[in-house]
Amino acid sequence: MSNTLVQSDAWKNLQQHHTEIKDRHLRDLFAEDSTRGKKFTLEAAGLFLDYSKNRMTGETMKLLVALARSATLPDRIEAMFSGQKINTTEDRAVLHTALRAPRGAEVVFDGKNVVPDVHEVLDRMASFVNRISSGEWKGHTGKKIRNVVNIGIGGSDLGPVMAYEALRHYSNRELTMRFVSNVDATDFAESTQGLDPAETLFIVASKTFTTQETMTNANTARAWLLDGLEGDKSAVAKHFVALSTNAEAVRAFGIDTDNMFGFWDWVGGRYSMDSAIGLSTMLAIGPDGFREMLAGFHEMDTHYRTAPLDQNMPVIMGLLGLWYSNFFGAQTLAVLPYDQYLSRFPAYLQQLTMESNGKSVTLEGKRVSYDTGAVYWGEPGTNGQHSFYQLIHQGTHLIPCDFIAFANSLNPIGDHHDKLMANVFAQGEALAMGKTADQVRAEGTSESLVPHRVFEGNRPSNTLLIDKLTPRVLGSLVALYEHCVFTQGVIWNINPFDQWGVELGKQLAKAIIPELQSSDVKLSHDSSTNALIERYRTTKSS
Ligand SMILES: O=P(O)(O)OC[C@H]1O[C@H](O)[C@H](O)[C@@H](O)[C@@H]1O
Repeated sequence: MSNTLVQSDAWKNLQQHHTEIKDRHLRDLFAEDSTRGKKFTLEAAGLFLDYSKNRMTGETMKLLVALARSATLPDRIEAMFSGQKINTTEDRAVLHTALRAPRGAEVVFDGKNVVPDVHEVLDRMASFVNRISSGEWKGHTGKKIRNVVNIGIGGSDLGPVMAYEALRHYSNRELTMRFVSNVDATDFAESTQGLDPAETLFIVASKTFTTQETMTNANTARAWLLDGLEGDKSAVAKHFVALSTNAEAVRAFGIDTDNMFGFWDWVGGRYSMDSAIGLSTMLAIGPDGFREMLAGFHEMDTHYRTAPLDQNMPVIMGLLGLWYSNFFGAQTLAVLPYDQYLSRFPAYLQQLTMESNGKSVTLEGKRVSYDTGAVYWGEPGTNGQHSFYQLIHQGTHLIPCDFIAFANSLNPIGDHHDKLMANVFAQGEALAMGKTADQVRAEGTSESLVPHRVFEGNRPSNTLLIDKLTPRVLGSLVALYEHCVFTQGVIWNINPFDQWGVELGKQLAKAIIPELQSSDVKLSHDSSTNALIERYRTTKSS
């Protein structure tokens, strides 16, 4: 068991401080300091953060920053940016920040500047995108490509889908974009419904090019294409491209490596939407839009690397998240974007945060004696308000919230946006301030209903208030959360860059497939699993 963190002075100071602050109400903290709403704010890389509605004071922030310092966060940040092999369990560097380094920058890994390679791939992607959108690249029968289907899962799906949805306003509406991820054939069947194979391009996105779901869907796509094009195998070259680090497997699948866009093992799957994995994003918003997005990422990277810890947005948000997880016992964090375009942002963040910080051993392999990554979840506002906000306002769990809102709508129609924004401001206020029994009584509520209508308040939130959703802002926003995750991972002394926890299920599924396909195979699982498999065998129709 590793107790190093909880035995540190910085941690003990926070524990002591927590006993002093835990019963203080945000109502009082705001009443005591009229400048609070301006004091605890920060601007970086096009984002404005108001973190004043958190259960903390200036002293809390000092102690949290001291904790970050005692975990040598600045050194760890530098180790990441400079390409040290900080992903120790996989013996890899972690250089997603190099993917958005400007042309001409230098990021040396293994004695080689990787930035020219990054830009070489970006340039090839741009030229491919231009050929598709101009119609120069034609399908096998000479038709223009009008449909793009991205086949990938996890990091090879969630980032591309999220970015496509987020940047739809800027996208080429002549291209129909679909995304297939699930091994459930329904996903493939519904996503290709109504598409003409002669006008369809499949992007097979897989870092490893071995993932069961993606390879199954890619094979089905190939069969679907050939079926629609009279079985002519030479059609594959015009209708399939691959995004991968594994050239050999791409070739073995039958995709010419000329039609492959590569990246490197120093890019984790959940950190790859700005690599070649972003080809669908680039097809949608064009090469200039994609470069703008990369510039936003880079601006946040620079902020994270250079700003003092107490003025550093990802550090502040990471520390506040940790404050609730480790000192208030909060188990989840809700991400609530007040923008329909960000509808998939919470799902994207789930992989980023939970696959990264869902660990229970330290870098040295010892069981941690404290909680690590929180459960991230959320839905776009205002939909969530009519669903689960009840629990956030009046339930027994403390759920810190991140509100994400934009001052300008990309679809300014009537007074929709003022109404949307009124709601996000109202929610933050209601959560923090609540409504006392006296206030409820003053409204003439009968005494028996008073307890039901009281809002305790003192429920914390951050508000990111941003000018307008653009490709650049999306880049900054994603980088903000990436670095927030890293900040927490460093303090918890875990490895945010491996994902061994997904392996066991994969391994067992592989062994079960033949057991489902032949009743002759003897079952040797636990009695529940055996019985379920037997029932499946007898119930399935073929
Ligand atoms: O891109 P791929 O190699 O196909 O991997 C897709 C996904 O599957 C794995 O199981 C990992 O848990 C994810 O981190 C990864 O993003």
